[in-house]
Amino acid sequence: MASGGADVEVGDLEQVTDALCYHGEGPVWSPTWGGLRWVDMLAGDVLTLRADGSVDRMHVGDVAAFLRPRTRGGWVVATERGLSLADDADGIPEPWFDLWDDPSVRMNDGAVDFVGRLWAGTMGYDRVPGTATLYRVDAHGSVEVVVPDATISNGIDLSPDGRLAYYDDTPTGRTDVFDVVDGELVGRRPFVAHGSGHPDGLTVDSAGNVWVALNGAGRVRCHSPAGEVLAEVELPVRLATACTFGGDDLRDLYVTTSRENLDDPEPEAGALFRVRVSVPGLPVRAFAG
Ligand SMILES: O=C1O[C@H](CS(=O)(=O)O)[C@@H](O)[C@H](O)[C@H]1O
Repeated sequence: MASGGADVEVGDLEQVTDALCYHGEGPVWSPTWGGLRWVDMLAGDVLTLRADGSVDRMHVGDVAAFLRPRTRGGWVVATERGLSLADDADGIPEPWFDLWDDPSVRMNDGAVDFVGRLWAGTMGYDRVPGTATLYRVDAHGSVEVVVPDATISNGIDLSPDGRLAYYDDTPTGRTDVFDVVDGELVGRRPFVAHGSGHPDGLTVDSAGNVWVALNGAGRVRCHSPAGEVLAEVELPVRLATACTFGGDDLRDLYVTTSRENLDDPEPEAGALFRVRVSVPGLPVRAFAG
C-alpha cells in the first residue's frame, strides 16, 4: 500500500522480481547499463534488470556493497574491503585496490559527489560501535576519511544544488545533514529522528526531498527539505533496505528488500519493488576514476 502527501503523490506498489536476494541493497538506475542494477550484498553479486523483465546475476567478490557508473564508461563496485573497476557495462570488474586490511570490517552503502568522487561507507560484521568509516575516494584513488567512528555507515546523498549531504549512521536512528563546503562535510546536525525502523539507504529527489528506507519498519518515507513527512511507501516485508529513482522520466521509485538474519522472512523478502511517484529523481552521478 502506498500513500502520498500534498506535494508528493505515490501510486500503487508493484513487485518487480521474485525474492531473488538474501540481502538486496544499492539500487542504481543508469543508461550505462540500460536500466536498473542492484546488489545481493552478502552473496557478492550484482543484478541487472533487463528490458524484458529478466534478471542477470554477476558474481564480483565476497561482498558487492554498492556500484556506480564511471564517466569514461564501465562501472565501479565496492567489494568487501576495496574497489573494483570494469571498462564496459557488462564487463566483470577487476580489483583496483583495498582501502584497509582488517577482515572484520566490510564495505556498505556509498555514493558519488558532484565532482565525481566516490563516498564509500563501511561497517563491522559484528556492528561494534565506532568501527565504521565514511571514506572519500578521488579519481586517482587517493583516499580520505570523511566521517570517522561511525557504526553502520549507510545511505548518503546530496541535495540537488550540492550544498547539503544527508547521511545515515543506522544505529543513531537518525538521518543527519551536513553542509558541503569545498567538498568537505561540515556542520553535522540531526535532520530527522526516525521513530520506527532503522534508517538504511536513502536518495534525494529533484525537489530536494529525502527518501529514506526504514529497515525493520517495512517502509520508505519521503521527507521535505524541512524534515516533514510528505509521503510513505509501505512494503509487504519488514526489511526495506534502499531506494532509487529510475525509468525514462526518473519517476519510478525502486526499492530493494532483504531477508538478512530473519528466521521468518515474508515470501517477498528479497524482492525488488517499484512505485510511480509524482516528483522525479536526479540522474545518477558517475565516478570520475
Ligand atoms: O546497510 C545495512 O544496514 C543494515 C542495518 S540494520 O539491520 O537496518 O540495522 C545491516 O544489517 C546490513 O547488513 C547493512 O548492509
